[in-house]
This record gives sequence, C-alpha cells and structure tokens, in this order.
Amino acid sequence: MTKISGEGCEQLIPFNDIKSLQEIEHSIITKYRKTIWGKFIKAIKEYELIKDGDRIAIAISGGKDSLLMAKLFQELKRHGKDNFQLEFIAMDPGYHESVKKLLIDNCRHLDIPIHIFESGIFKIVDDIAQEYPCFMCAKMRRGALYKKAQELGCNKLALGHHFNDVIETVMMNLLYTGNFSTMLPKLKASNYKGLQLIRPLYHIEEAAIIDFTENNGIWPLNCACMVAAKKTGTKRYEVKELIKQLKENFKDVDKSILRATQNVNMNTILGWKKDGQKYFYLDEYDEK
Ligand SMILES: Nc1ncnc2c1ncn2[C@@H]1O[C@H](COP(=O)(O)OP(=O)(O)OP(=O)(O)O)[C@@H](O)[C@H]1O
Repeated sequence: MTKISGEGCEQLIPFNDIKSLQEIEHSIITKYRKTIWGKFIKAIKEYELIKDGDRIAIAISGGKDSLLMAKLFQELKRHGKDNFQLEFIAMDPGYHESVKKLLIDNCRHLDIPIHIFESGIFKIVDDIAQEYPCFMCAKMRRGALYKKAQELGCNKLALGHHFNDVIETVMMNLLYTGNFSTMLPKLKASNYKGLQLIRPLYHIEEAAIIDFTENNGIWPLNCACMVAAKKTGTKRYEVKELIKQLKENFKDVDKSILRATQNVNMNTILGWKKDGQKYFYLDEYDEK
C-alpha cells in the first residue's frame, strides 16, 4: 500500500438508504429536470459535444460527479437521440481495497457497466514525485484515461467537471497564477490524435449534484487520495469560500465569472498568448 492511497477524505453522507435504480433514474428527468437534466442538454447542444457515430468513454472515478455523468448519458441514450455508443472506464491508481469495493458496489447498483483497469499511478507518484504528487498524478491520470479510451475505439473522453470546477479554475488562474483562462467544454487531445475531451456537466452546479446524490442515498467515493485532500485542496477550498462570500452580496457573481470568459474584449487587453506565441497590444499599435 502506498502513502497516497488513503481511505479518502471527508465523506458526503446521504440522507437515506440508497433508492432503487428506477427511482434514481426517474429523479433525473423529474425532480432534477431543471437543475441537472436541462443543463446537461444545454451543454451538449451549445458546445456540440456529441456528433453522429461518436463512441464516448465516460471516465468514472466513483465520485458524485462522474456517477451522475454516467447516468445522464444513459438517460440520453434511452430518451434522446441514440446516435452514439458508450464505454465506462474506471482507472484504479492503487486504491485502498475499501475504496475499490465502494466504487464497484455503487456501479453495480446504478447499472453502470465499468471497465476497471489498473495503472499503478499511486505507487509511481509515491516513488518519484513526492514534491509535486498532485501535478504528476493528474498528468498521468489523464494519459491513462486517453490511452484506455483509444484502446476501446472511442473518439471522445468525457470528464465530470461541473460549473463550480470551471469558475473556481478561472478564479484560481486569476488570483494565484496571474492569467485569465478557463477549462474548455471541448478540446482536442494534443498527444492522442483523433481523441477529444468533453465536459458535459459544464453548466451543472455542484449544489444540485450534492442534492441529487444525498437525496438518492448514494454514498460516493469522495476522494481516495490523502495527499490531494491536504495539498491542492486548500487553494481550491479558499476560492470556493471566496465565491460563496461574494455571492452573499451579489447572487449572480458565479454566472458573471463564466460570462467573463465568453466576453473577453481584445481591444482592452494588454497581452495574450495563442498557440504558444505571446502577443502585446502595442505590437500592432502604430499600424492601426
Ligand atoms: N480514477 C479515475 N478513473 C476514471 N476517471 C477519473 C478518475 N479520476 C478522475 N476521473 C475523471 O476526471 C474527472 C475530474 O476528476 P477530479 O479528481 O477532479 O474529480 P471530482 O471533481 O472529485 O469528480 P468526481 O466526483 O467524479 O470524482 C472526474 O469527474 C472523472 O470523470
């Protein structure tokens, strides 16, 4: 057992026993129609996340976000346009046995047919990257998921990042890194030709996912890594708190953060980067 494969951090505790599969599935298109289903469909349409003939690998960590994402895609296949294929992939980085069991039990109850594959990432990170384990782990995890998706003949890999992940990333980049950039809802993988990454939960708020999870009695895998919980977790947590405080005086502040990424005024920007190239606004100043 590595030092990283802990038993997880603070758990999301459900309000009741897990509901039946039928009740959980039904709640998506009834109780959570507005807050979850509608927003999932909005992102699919707005960012053209699905094309005819797509074979999509749904990345399942066992956490609340990716479990919901799996159910959303299954609902879409049942009640929407059935023009795509699905594969569900779960990468085991070297989880603690109890964590792995929780993942398998939840997927069995939720009727998510996962392909579990081992990557040994915790061990590798433990051995060689004690200084920056999270950075290394995230990079290797992405690579392992892309590789598995390709092996299964998929042209898309879906990740469960939601609205709050997106705006927190914008604020973290702005406040700590000093740049203005966001997570994109769809992008081409640079090292895996023909593969695209999609984020279908882009418009779904985390509060709705928590409510869905707790109300349906789902006990998700919260975070299976002690290191991440203690290190990178802190800055994200601070930003989460900051946004929460800002919302007390301006309730749409979160929506404004996302809107800002759609309304960058290039005439009032000092400098920017594109395709690895740096630009300064005075570069073209005299020519205009
Ligand atoms: N071990 C894994 N196997 C497969 N997919 C993973 C794994 N870890 C992460 N992912 C994918 O990457 C996404 C983002 O990972 P992150 O660790 O930030 O999770 P999260 O925000 O806690 O989401 P979740 O609640 O789904 O775990 C997940 O939603 C999932 O789609």
